[in-house]
Amino acid sequence: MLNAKVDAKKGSLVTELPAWEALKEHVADIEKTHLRDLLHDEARCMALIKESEGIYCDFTRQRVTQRTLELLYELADQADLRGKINAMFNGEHINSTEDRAVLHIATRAHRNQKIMVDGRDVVPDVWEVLDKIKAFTDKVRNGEWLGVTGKPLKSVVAIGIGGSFLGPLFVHTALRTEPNAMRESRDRTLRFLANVDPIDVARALDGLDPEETLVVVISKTFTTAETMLNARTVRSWLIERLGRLLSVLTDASLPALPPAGQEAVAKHMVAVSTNLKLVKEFGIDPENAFGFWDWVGGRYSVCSAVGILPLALQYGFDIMQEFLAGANNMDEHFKNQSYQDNLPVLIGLLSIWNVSFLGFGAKAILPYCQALSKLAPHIQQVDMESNGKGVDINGARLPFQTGEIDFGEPGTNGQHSFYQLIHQGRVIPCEFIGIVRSQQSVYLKGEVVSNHDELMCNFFAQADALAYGKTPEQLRSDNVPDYLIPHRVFTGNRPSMSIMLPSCSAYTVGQLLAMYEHRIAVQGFIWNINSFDQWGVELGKVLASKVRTVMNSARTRDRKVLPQDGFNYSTTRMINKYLEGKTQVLYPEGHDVFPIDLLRGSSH
Ligand SMILES: O=P(O)(O)OC[C@H]1O[C@H](O)[C@H](O)[C@@H](O)[C@@H]1O
Repeated sequence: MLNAKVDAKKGSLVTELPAWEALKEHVADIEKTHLRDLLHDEARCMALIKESEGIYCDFTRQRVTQRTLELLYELADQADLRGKINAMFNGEHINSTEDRAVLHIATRAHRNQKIMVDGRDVVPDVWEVLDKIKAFTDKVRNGEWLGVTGKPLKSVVAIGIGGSFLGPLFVHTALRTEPNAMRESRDRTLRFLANVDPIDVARALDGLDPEETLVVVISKTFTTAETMLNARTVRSWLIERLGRLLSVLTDASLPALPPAGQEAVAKHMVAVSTNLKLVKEFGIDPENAFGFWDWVGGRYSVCSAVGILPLALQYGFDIMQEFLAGANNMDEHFKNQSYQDNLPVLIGLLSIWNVSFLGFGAKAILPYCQALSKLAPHIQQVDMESNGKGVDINGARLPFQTGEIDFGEPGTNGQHSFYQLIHQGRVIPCEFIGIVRSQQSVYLKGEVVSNHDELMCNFFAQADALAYGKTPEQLRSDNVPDYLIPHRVFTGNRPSMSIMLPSCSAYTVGQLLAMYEHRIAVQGFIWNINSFDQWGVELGKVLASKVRTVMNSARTRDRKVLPQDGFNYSTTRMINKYLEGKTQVLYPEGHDVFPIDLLRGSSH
């Protein structure tokens, strides 16, 4: 049963479990150690190197001993981690505040798996959508599906934000330099439009030929303000540029489009959503809509049509199937392996240790692979939206902080930026991710070390620099002058983990994604929070909507925002300052929303 062990003492917090107490006491033992010494304990090191599913994980530079791990396993047992993992895989409504199952694992299930939600096997539903994606993307890619003027659709603009953007962008960035994916995407373009900022609209559309452009509107709810406004703007661009100018439509509940517009939309716009009713109201033919389900959280939706549709348009369905197979492999690993060999469980428990016991509230995600440059922004959403909570699953306010502050950049770029702080300032556990065989290998004639070797030399070096540091004695023996010694000391003892993947392929990217998703779930299960809701994003949205109403009313009446409009002094003044300073730029008819073309003198 869900939360059995913690619920057995309903109202009790994870901090009251005996293992939590034991871990707290154990901190003093660890504080007496230095990684410099721990790294010379062979038995300890062997116990902390894990290789599974082709992924090599070295946890030796975590500030732990075998005893720490034993205590963390005890904590996992007492917090009923296994029971909670099973509840997730069994389709129980573990997202209790929204009364939903949490089953992103079903979106990458094999055809022959069976996954039940509320008495229904959902795998056939998943595959119905995947088959539809394959049929549609094949048609677009082989030119069977043409635009309204008879041209093949070679460019795709994916409109979506948050989970409907960051995961697909991460995978796209990971694949665009992968040789197989490159072969499959020759002559094709995939762009993303997330921000409601008109600059992002201009960038996304810049240089695209609407006759060859397919727009995919991605929104789980189909109500997200930014996405819906962007979708209307781009729809207007399509209709206008395809010679069927309609006035810019600003209302989601549209009147029926005139036939010419409908034709353009029918051929050039498709949607991904759980809300097929609103998709239809927007004017997109339900035939051209790809569904998913409320048991797929937005930030966990990259393996649903949210990611697979745009990415299969770009790279073909077969490559996306490899990606799904990689994620499925990690799901099975997570479900079946014992704690001792379970990568997401180990990584999640080590994070609990770092955050809740050693007090390190942030972590850096540092892939030594440019193709993984969008991993950190994606994980930022998955982790911080999932685990940044203030109460436990029963609603009790937590006496400790959950979640982690995630940030990161690919190495070596980060080394020339924020690593100073990591080496001599705050202690921030680092996650180094390296690749054995690079997607691209460049050997310069006469050079023994390739670009990729050079990159990986840094990957190996940084972890030891953090762990060992440099002592005053070492500096003295290097003849460093006394006055510089304090500045050049590295205290070391800074934890990191090193993860090596054999390659950066669709399959391993799927594994990596699922490994991070599950480690986040592990942390939430231990802290006993609901990692699958996101009430914290609501308040800002509601207030923005109030500002929108007041601003519209002030504009239409040509007046200032007044104190009686209900904002405080500061906000009232700021909005008025904005309204006063804003010059309303009017563009010639037919160019009212796309100034970038005017700047370029485009004749479209
Ligand atoms: O996919 P949508 O319904 O448009 O939602 C897009 C995003 O909106 C919200 O702000 C949520 O916090 C995110 O979790 C979600 O991914």
